[in-house]
Amino acid sequence: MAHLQGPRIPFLYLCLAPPRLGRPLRLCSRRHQSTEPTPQVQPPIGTLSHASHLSPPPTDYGRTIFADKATVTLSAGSGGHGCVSFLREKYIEAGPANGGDGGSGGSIYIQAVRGETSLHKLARRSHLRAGRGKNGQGKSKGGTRGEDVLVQVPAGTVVREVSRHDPIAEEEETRRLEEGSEEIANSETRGTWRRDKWVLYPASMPSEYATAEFPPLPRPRKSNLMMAQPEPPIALDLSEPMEKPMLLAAGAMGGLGNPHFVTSANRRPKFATRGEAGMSVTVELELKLLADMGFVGMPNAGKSTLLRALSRSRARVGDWAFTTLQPNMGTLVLDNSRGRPQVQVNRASGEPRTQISIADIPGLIPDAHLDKGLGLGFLRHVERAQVLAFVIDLSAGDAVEALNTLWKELGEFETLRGMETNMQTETRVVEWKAFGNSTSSASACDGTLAKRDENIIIEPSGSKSLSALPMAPISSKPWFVVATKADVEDTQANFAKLQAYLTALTRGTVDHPSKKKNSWKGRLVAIPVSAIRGEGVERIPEWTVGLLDD
Ligand SMILES: Nc1nc2c(ncn2[C@@H]2O[C@H](COP(=O)(O)OP(=O)(O)OP(=O)(O)O)[C@@H](O)[C@H]2O)c(=O)[nH]1
Ligand SMILES: [Mg+2]
Repeated sequence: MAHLQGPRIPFLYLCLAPPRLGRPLRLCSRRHQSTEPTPQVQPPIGTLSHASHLSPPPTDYGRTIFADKATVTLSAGSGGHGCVSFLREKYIEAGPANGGDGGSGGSIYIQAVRGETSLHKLARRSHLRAGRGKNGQGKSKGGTRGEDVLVQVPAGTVVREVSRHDPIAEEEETRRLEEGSEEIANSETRGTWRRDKWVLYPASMPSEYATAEFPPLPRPRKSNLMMAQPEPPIALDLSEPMEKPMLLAAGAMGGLGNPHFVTSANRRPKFATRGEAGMSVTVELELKLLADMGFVGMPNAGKSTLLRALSRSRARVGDWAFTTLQPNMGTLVLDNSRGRPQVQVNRASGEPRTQISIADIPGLIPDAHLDKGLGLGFLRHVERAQVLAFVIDLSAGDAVEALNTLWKELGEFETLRGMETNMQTETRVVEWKAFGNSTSSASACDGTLAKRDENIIIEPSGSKSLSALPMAPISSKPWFVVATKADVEDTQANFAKLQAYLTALTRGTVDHPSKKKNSWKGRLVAIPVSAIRGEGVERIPEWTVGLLDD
């Protein structure tokens, strides 16, 4: 915001602007207020010192990669195998077993942090794997643990489970189903060896295993960490930054070394168990909160220029429609810890607010709710901003009409969203009737099978699409208008009309443009700015913060 500190030019519409914005918060006095009369001459746009930042050539921009949704499979690490080893020392011909246990696999943690604004880092990785535990070694050396994975997401992310594969839960379920049948249980666990469960001594001959007696296969081991896992199916709303990471999937336990199988009959067991396989869970991450403030406006209204004026964003600016094709995120720093903050406010949690995140959303055109222009995708982003700033170009025709067109689209989109949510609730479950009365032996561990012998509710886990997230209706969000391009000549009458309209709306003498009953009822203002000159924009932070903390 360096450009705001130079000699300030009194703003154009002083006669029209209300004396105070009735602001609900204290604005800190500026440190270096000059007592010198400020020069009244406005330099032409091209010669302003910050012109390069606010009026850049279309080729000068930084590309922001943005994603508000990601589906990732998170795989906890498998355990390392137990070791088959015996003590070897001088004069000890056949030493006792001393194979170490395998190390447990790495776990997957999640943490919501402030500062991240997008899920693009996760969106381009479909699979995240924690490290596998190392195998045990001789001399009773246990294997080391696998490496953990920490997934950092922006505060305001919703995590929902799509499907899961938990080998331990599946095995326990199989055992439970087979408990009644002694015969099967015996044949499974005693007298034979399951190649996938045991590690064998490399120096022994295959013929030895044909005759060897194996102990019952130990039950799958669960790590203590598993107790801290969220109950399936995972559904988390990480709306606040978290101090500590939260466990999503615990790593599996390592296998047992051969000393665990020493008995009076078999003093030198030549087998150990393999590590458990790690679980994997597929989750969908979605940003519920995109930004504190979102810019809503027609194409070419000057939204990206306004974002540049308020933050250090390098959003692309061009004199044509749809310059912006993906939301640009910017951060307006209220307190850079180098002096008095620009606006002194505390969040509801008591923590001081040091910044506001801003989303410059691509332009909306009439019938955007029917997916015209860049349509529905961007209306979705509007839903995710806490406060809406309608950016209206004063030089592009009637401002009141433009505001009404934008609100009409938002209103129609809200109606459509309501209908969509109802339809999704109806079609979420498919009923399937089992043939005859035959007892199915299929396992019920993947959550797809609800009841046996009756109507079975099937949710195909692979193709399950999650319902849309419930969002606050757009019309209930606090909003205000930023009337931009006020430097253009003969725009004062347009601004005066807009302001009169907003006053009438606040008083309730005209209908709300969204035509919704539950629309936000607060004081409506229009802030005239010239984003390209960086003038008038300093009133936006205080007003936004007032609305955010209301
Ligand atoms: N005179 C004047 N021109 C402006 C102002 N703000 C933006 N412009 C110009 O308006 C044009 C469009 O600006 P953008 O910031 O790209 O507009 P946008 O709303 O982001 O456009 P889309 O991304 O296409 O939706 C550019 O040529 C800007 O230089 C302003 O305050 N005054
Ligand atoms: Mg733009």
